[in-house]
Amino acid sequence: MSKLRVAVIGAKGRIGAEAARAVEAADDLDLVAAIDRDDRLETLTEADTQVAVDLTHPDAVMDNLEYVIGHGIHAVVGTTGWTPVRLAALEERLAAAPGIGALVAPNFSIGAVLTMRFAQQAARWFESVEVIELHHDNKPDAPSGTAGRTAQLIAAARAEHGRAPQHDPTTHGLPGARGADVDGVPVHSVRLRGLLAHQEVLFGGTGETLTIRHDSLHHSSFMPGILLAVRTVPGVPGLTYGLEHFLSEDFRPDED
Ligand SMILES: NC(=O)C1=CN([C@@H]2O[C@H](COP(=O)(O)OP(=O)(O)OC[C@H]3O[C@@H](n4cnc5c(N)ncnc54)[C@H](O)[C@@H]3O)[C@@H](O)[C@H]2O)C=CC1
Ligand SMILES: O=C(O)C1=N[C@H](C(=O)O)C[C@H](O)C1
Repeated sequence: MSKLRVAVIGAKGRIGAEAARAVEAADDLDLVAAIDRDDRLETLTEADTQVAVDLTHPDAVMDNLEYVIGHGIHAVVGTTGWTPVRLAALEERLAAAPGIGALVAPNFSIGAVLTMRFAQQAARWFESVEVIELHHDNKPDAPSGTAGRTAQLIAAARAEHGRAPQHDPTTHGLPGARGADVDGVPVHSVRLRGLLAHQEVLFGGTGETLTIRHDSLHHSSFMPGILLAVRTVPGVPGLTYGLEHFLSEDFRPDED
C-alpha cells in the first residue's frame, strides 16, 4: 500500500521538529516536505503533499491554510489563536473545497483531551471553577488554546445544566488579578522557564474541592495524537474541532 504523503509547516519549531521526526519514523507515512518561515508554500504542491500539519504561529496559520486547502491538501492544525470568527472562516473555506478535511486540535495529547472531557463532566456539579495553565517562557499566546477551550466547554456544560454565572466577590485590587474571563470562567496563565505545558482545573463546592491536573512533560506527548490526526483526516471532509472526534476505543497512544 502506498504511504500517505505528509508535510510539516513550522518544521524548525519546538513541536514542528518533533512532528517531522515522528512522521519520518512512521512506516505508513512519508515526510515529503518540512518547511519553515523562509520556505515557499509551493514546496507542498511540488512534493504532491496529501496532508499538511501546521505548527506555526497564530499570525501565520490562516494564510497557510488558505494555500493548503486551496490546493486540495488536507490539514492537521495544532497552531493556536482560534476564535469563533476564525473557525467560521475556516469552515466556510472548507465548504468551497469538497472532500478536503481539516482538524484543528487545541491539544494533541491524550491526557489533555481527557482533562477537557473530565472537566466537562464535573462542571455541572460545582459552584466554583477556575482554570490555571502553566507553560514555557517562550509561549506567545495567553491563555493557551487548551485552557480557552477547556473554559468554553465548562461554561457550556454549566449553562446546559442551568448553573448561574459564578459570583466574583472581588471589590478591591489590581486589574488582571482574577485572570482572563473566558465565558465567565477565570483563566490564569503562568509563564515559567523549565515548564512545558500544564493545566489545572479547580472545582469548588460545599466543603470540598476537586482538582484535575495534566502535565505534558515532553513534546513526545503530542505525537500519537498528531499521527492519529494525519491518518484520519483524509477520510473526514470539512472542519473537525478537537482530537476527541478522531479517538476510538482502539487508539493506543503508547504504541506509536
Ligand atoms: N495543539 C497542540 O497539541 C500543540 C500546539 N502547539 C502550538 O503550536 C504552535 C507552535 O508552537 P512551538 O513549536 O512551541 O513554537 P515555535 O516558535 O518553537 O515554532 C514555530 C515555528 O513556526 C515557524 N513559522 C512561523 N511562521 C511561519 C510561516 N508563515 N510559515 C512556516 N513556518 C512558520 C517559526 O519559524 C518556528 O520555527 C503554537 O501555536 C503552539 O501553541 C504546541 C504544542 C502542542
Ligand atoms: O505552546 C505550547 O507549548 C502549547 N500550546 C497549545 C496550547 O496553547 O494549548 C497546546 C499545549 O498546551 C502546548
